[in-house]
Amino acid sequence: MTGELSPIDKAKFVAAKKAAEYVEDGMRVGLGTGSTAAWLVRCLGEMVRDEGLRIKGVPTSTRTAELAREVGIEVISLDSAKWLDLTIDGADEFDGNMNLIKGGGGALLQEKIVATASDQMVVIADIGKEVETLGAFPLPVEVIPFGWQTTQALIEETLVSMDVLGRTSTLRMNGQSPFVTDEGNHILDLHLNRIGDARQLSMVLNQMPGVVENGLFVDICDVVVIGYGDGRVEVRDINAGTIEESMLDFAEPDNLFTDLVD
Ligand SMILES: O=C(CO)[C@H](O)[C@H](O)COP(=O)(O)O
Repeated sequence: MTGELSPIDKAKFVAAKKAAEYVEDGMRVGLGTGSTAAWLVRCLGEMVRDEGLRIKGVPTSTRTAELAREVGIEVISLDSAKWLDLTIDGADEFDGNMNLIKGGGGALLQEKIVATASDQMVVIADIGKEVETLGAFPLPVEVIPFGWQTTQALIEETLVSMDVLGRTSTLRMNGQSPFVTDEGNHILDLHLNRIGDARQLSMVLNQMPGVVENGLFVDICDVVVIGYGDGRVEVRDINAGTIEESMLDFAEPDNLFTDLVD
């Protein structure tokens, strides 16, 4: 990459760089998906290359697996890792309780399985992802292709009965065809505007036949590392109850695999 990073990329990069400090030698680390998580993978690749860091990475998508291998991280399956020390991933939204909407990149199923199988989940995000109430970002729901329209109708009826605001849903597309997840499923994006009770909605959605998983991450995230376009980072730790702010000494990541596409 040549030239300055845009403020948004800078925010993502500093969040990722700060979160990389959580990774210690010998750890088994869940590697998230998306543009912010890609910065993390590049930062870890740099640590492997330049500092001799030895980690085993469990990617949450085929995209992340490819990038991790390209930057020199040893990739293993979740089943061979069994349990992870840490997962670091991005988010589409996070609220004051560190509940999340994820799945904008379509990887929510593996992301939730991997994060739940970790001692700690650290979310990395630019400040634009913070919301007072979840729901402005359409909630991704992974559904089985068989009878997906019936599942969609069931979801919409249920939302009406729950009096959830905004009751439309759309099938995520990839050009002219439905988007297909790594597990061969489709994604319905629920346009809700505002999610009052994320825990309840998550449980109700997951009880429906045809629904595989939804993008609400409730009580899974432990730490949020928030990046700002000027290089500041804020670390919120829900268990320690602390908020720390620091200015990351931002160095243009010119040797950080930025030629590799996430
Ligand atoms: O949940 C995700 C992928 O399924 C991503 O973490 C989320 O969409 C954020 O992506 P980005 O860092 O590109 O904004």
